[in-house]
Amino acid sequence: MALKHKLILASGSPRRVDILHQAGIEPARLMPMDIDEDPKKSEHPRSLARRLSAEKGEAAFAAVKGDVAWQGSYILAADTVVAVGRRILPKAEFVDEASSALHLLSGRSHVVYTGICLITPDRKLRQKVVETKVRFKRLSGKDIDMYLASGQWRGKAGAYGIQGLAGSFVQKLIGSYTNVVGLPLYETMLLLAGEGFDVYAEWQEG
Ligand SMILES: Cc1cn([C@H]2C[C@H](O)[C@@H](COP(=O)(O)OP(=O)(O)OP(=O)(O)O)O2)c(=O)[nH]c1=O
Repeated sequence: MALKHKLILASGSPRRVDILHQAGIEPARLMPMDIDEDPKKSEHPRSLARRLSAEKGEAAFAAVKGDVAWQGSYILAADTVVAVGRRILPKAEFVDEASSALHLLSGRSHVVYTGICLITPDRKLRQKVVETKVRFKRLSGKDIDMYLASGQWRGKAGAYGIQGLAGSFVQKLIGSYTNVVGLPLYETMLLLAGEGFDVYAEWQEG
């Protein structure tokens, strides 16, 4: 039987773990990386997603590289950014931030960028940024108030989670749904498989 590859997920996001589980992948270790996520002056949202996913991956690599138990592992990291044009919406922590983000998203299209970074056992760094276009319906005052009261915006890029109540705000989506939730599944599997990770290790019945 082929040796099962170990995957370190450099993330604390339960959504990313769920998406990997969906494809039969169980990370051997979760390593949330606390990095500075502030955009640089006039940084494009796509560049920000790319840069931050690499920084998370590299920070996890630096933390495990001396540890023999984790040699030969793959490291995966991701970062999701929501933008209206070039304007990057914050990962909402406060209700007033969430309220302004929702007012901005109302009745408009925005783009969700997720950067993924894979570091291979032979220390190659591979990256991809995936874009999804999302259009929200016009949100009423009640939609916004009720959504703010739900608390589901907390800690999420753009102050919403498509996988929860805010799924009902989405009029149209072009591209990958899992990309919006935080990890584009098709592209992640492609990247892993392309670098020799056995993505089918858990697909057998029983
Ligand atoms: C737009 C959107 C974002 N999100 C989440 C995904 C990410 O967890 C979060 C964006 O912040 P990220 O900085 O990408 O991720 P994180 O801080 O939650 O986790 P980590 O850095 O440890 O990997 O927003 C949703 O869950 N649903 C959505 O519809």
